[in-house]
Amino acid sequence: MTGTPLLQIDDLHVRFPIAGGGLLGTGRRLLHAVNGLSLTLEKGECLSIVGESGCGKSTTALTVMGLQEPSSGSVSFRGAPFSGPGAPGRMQRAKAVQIVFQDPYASLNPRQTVHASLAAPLRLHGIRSASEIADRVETMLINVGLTADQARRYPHEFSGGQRQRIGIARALILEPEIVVLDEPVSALDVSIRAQIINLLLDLQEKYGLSYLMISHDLSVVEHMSDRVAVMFFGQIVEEGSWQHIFANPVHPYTRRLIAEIPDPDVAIRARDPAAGFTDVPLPQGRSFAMDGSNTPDVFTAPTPSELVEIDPGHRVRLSLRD
Ligand SMILES: Nc1ncnc2c1ncn2[C@@H]1O[C@H](COP(=O)(O)OP(=O)(O)OP(=O)(O)O)[C@@H](O)[C@H]1O
Repeated sequence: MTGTPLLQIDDLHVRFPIAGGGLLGTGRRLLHAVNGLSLTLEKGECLSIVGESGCGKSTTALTVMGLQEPSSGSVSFRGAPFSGPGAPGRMQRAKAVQIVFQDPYASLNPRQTVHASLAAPLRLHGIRSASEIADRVETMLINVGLTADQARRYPHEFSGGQRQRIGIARALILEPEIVVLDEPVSALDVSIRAQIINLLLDLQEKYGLSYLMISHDLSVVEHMSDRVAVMFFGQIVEEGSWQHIFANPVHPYTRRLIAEIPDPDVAIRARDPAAGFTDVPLPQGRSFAMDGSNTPDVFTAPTPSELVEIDPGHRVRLSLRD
């Protein structure tokens, strides 16, 4: 890919101070939630970050949203850094990037009608005309498969799938270029997940959206993504087109994730002995040490290693722990 990417994450580090580790609990330790992550997102594509709970996906998403300050590294939109001198303000950023949360009920104000939820960001961005606001809210509701008269209702009057449609409408009302999808269907009944996935795909095409999806559900990722980045303890260990990742996973951790997908076709490919599948133990909880010592109170940086391009666009971190 040539030219400036729409979104560029460059050598991002996010560290959190955690409770003391000394005998009296007084020592200061840092948890490296994101540890040197670099990624690009191009116009119109869906890039999924996959990995298990605690690997740093949400922290990455929050940093992209500007809700978490990086310890170092940068996030740039069309080549302009999102933080530092001359960075776009919160309002400009909101036009560039929006987020759809996992749990639509938790992310909607139960005391606000759908109209009020969708109108608030428009007003914040200077749209004063009540008729323009009503038109835009109505159009957006119809675009997400709801009806105009549902604008008067409250979140509790909707099903889970409908609430997620409202969450999507709210994310799109300012016409952002990038939408972060934070586990967009995992809180929904299995029976309606496909509807929401199809809606997201339709909207992506209609508005030329770029999606940065974070998910641990590889079957959803396989349906939606152009590219996939596999995250393990704050780092990308493998990155490539979905075909690369699903048909030819190379890093043992990627193979392990894919082998666990319930879809037998995908799992069989990853488990094919001819492909040299190695059984890598999964980390035990969040206190797993990245230096391999696996003592609960050690949080050290992994052994330096590099992402090596093994095929065009297919990069693999050759060694994380040895
Ligand atoms: N504000 C915080 N303070 C301290 N530690 C944090 C904070 N936010 C996240 N962490 C820790 O950083 C690590 C990465 O968390 P993060 O939520 O980004 O992972 P995740 O892959 O999104 O997991 P999940 O899918 O469970 O949300 C975890 O060990 C988590 O406990």
